[in-house]
Amino acid sequence: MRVLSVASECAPLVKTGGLADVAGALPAALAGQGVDMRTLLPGYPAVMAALGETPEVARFDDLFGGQGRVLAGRAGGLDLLVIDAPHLFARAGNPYLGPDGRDWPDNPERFAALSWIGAHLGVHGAQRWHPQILHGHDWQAGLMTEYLRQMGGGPATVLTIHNIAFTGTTDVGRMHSLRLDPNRYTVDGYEFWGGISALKAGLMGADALTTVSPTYAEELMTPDYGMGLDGVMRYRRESLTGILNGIDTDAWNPATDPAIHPYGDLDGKAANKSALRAEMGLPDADGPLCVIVSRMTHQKGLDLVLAALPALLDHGGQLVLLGSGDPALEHGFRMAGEQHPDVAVRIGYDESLSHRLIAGGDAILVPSRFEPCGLTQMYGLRYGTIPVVGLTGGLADTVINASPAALAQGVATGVQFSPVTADALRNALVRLCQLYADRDIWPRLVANAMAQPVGWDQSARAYAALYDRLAAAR
Ligand SMILES: Nc1ncnc2c1ncn2[C@@H]1O[C@H](COP(=O)(O)OP(=O)(O)O[C@H]2O[C@H](CO)[C@@H](O)[C@H](O)[C@H]2O)[C@@H](O)[C@H]1O
Repeated sequence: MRVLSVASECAPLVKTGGLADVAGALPAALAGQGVDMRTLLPGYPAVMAALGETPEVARFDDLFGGQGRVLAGRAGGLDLLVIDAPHLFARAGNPYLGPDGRDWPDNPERFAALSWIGAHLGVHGAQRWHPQILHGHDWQAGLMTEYLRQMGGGPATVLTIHNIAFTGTTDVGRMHSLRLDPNRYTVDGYEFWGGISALKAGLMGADALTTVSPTYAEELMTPDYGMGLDGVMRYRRESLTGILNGIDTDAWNPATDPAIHPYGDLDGKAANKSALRAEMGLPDADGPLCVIVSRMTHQKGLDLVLAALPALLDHGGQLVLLGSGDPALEHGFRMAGEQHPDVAVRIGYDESLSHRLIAGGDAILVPSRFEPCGLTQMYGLRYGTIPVVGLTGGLADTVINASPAALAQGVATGVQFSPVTADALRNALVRLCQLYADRDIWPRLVANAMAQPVGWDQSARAYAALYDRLAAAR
């Protein structure tokens, strides 16, 4: 089965969040299922540098305002098709944001080009490689189905929603520059509340839709989570499946992780915990050492942590945060770090440090207001770092709450709270401290967490089955 994955970011080459992890993990995860997956990526500077000299497989005189070509090669362990189009992608830093921290004004065209080339490769192939499935990710690949339609049709299409909050919406006046068919500016096309939405186009046009957890698939059909697209999701419910993300269990393996003191059980965490405390300048404490690794946005509920922090500290707990994003949240956490000796804050993005946090922490806090899947709670499980999570999306699907029943059955792996409010988080943190203090329960929680499967096996089978079904229906 040949599949072209079309993504705006892909680990290890370019990453701003979980989308990159998943786009980067799918090819290897699916190889075991007989899927030959190649990934189409924009040629950002980091991608071009990693790719080096490779053959050109297609050339375009006018790719949304300049010349462009597609290169084929391998980098970062991935089979890539890369769009070399300097007028669109030769920009340093974050793939989506300019130096002022705002979206590049031509983002609609930049990712229209990604989608257009995805469609083109679907129709014409590359170097005699013809994909049977085009698998796009998020709004950046949303217009692919519109372009395929203009090209007279092509392979079957899948669109995965990693986060419906990003709708790729722009002004209707861009119809021409985006090369969209005006006749498709309709409710069953790309029209969205009087504008253009690339995501809406893909949600209406793709043969199959997936999202990254079963619970989020249900949530997407409700006004609270659908971000104005819940009606579309209800309309397409027959075509929508929730397939849980896995994590890269090689990169996130506490027994072999080069960034930490490797370990295989609770006792082995101790060296990592004291190293983390030393690195962060934290004193010893009686309560749990909590960690957070997160983009700092409203989604992630970190304002709730600031509100609930006193309850954690009162019970002898500590907090280390690594993250960046919203300046007000960054400021709030910096202040907390300055005020409390038991709080340490590192603003920034640091892969290696994220491993040290997750290995050294007793618990990882993921108080998201919504969370399509979430990866860090799964890193936590694998590292015996107990997740404290809001009861939503993939957090509901991956963590087993330490309820009396689950404890009695010996299956609990973490703490869930609902609703996702500061009060409920406060209660959850107090519960965490009580569990942590129980010498009988805590080791069992950690052992359960570490034993829970968080890899790709099951989900890879689900994707492969979906591809087979779609290809067979052609
Ligand atoms: N400061 C920092 N330093 C180092 N690493 C950092 C970091 N901040 C974040 N990360 C890393 O970035 C990734 C974040 O992934 P998540 O799935 O938790 O959320 P995200 O909202 O980005 O992804 C979206 O897409 C994914 C993939 O489908 C869904 O799981 C998720 O729910 C959805 O919101 C993790 O690998 C995390 O370790």
